[in-house]
Amino acid sequence: MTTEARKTHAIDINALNRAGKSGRDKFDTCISVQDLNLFYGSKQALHNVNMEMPRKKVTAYIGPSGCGKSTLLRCINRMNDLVDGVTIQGKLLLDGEDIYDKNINVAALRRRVGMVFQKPNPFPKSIYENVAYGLRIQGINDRRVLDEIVEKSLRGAALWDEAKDRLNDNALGLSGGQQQRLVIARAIAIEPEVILLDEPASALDPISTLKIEELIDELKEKYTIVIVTHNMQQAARVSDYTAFMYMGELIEFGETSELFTNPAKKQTEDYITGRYG
Ligand SMILES: Nc1ncnc2c1ncn2[C@@H]1O[C@H](COP(=O)(O)OP(=O)(O)OP(=O)(O)O)[C@@H](O)[C@H]1O
Repeated sequence: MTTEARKTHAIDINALNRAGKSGRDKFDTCISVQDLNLFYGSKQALHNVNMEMPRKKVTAYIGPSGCGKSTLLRCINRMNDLVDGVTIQGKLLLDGEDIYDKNINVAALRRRVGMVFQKPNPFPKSIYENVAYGLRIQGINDRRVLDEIVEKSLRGAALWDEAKDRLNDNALGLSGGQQQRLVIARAIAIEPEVILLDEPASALDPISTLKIEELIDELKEKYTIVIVTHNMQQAARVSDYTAFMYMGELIEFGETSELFTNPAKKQTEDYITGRYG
């Protein structure tokens, strides 16, 4: 690197860090993980995780395969409850309320915390009925109300223009990228607070991936977003905060700009520079 290039590089990093530091002052916690341990049977998959995730920002989980990213994500809407033999210790607060408290209504929690999986999973129903599904479950059947929310949700998921003339067609006829945006429309139709995205673009082509990334950027205006991704460039592009995990432990959490340019831990640096993982 020339002296001039080194100077420019240094300035960029300093600017990023300054931007990062001022951002942290405004941190409004939505999700707080406190001393969280998770066991699948006798095998411990999460070790004493502590982390605060900000409201209406994107937090990305990165780390090598099997480090516990999806497990931690699934704790946020208690999806792990569905796995036999799971034991969870510690607390996970959503807006200050412990979602593992015995008085929590899990169905209501999952309405507040929507989830989108790696493989698009639309129901074998029409595009319209996929989006209306959660509303019908809540007993909303008024056609005008449904029409309005279906349109708003499809617009919110950047799918309206492609879907508006085929609302009654089977959703399985959509492309993979369109199906993934449909599933996001289905999630936002019930107005959650948080959207969990588990590798939402890993099964998609580059153009569909770009659309999902642009959509994530728009969604964070309204929702708190947590995304698991294998793709570090994607984490750097879409997230405001990044958590690096390794072997079930949270190694480092910080503003994405800072974590990628100036990691505090050697393990993080080794991972983001491709030395392992
Ligand atoms: N249902 C399950 N039963 C038993 N062990 C599980 C289960 N799900 C995950 N594990 C184990 O827990 C650990 C963490 O898995 P997890 O899927 O959370 O990792 P990950 O970081 O999301 O991995 P990947 O990037 O490969 O999806 C792994 O050792 C995995 O084998």
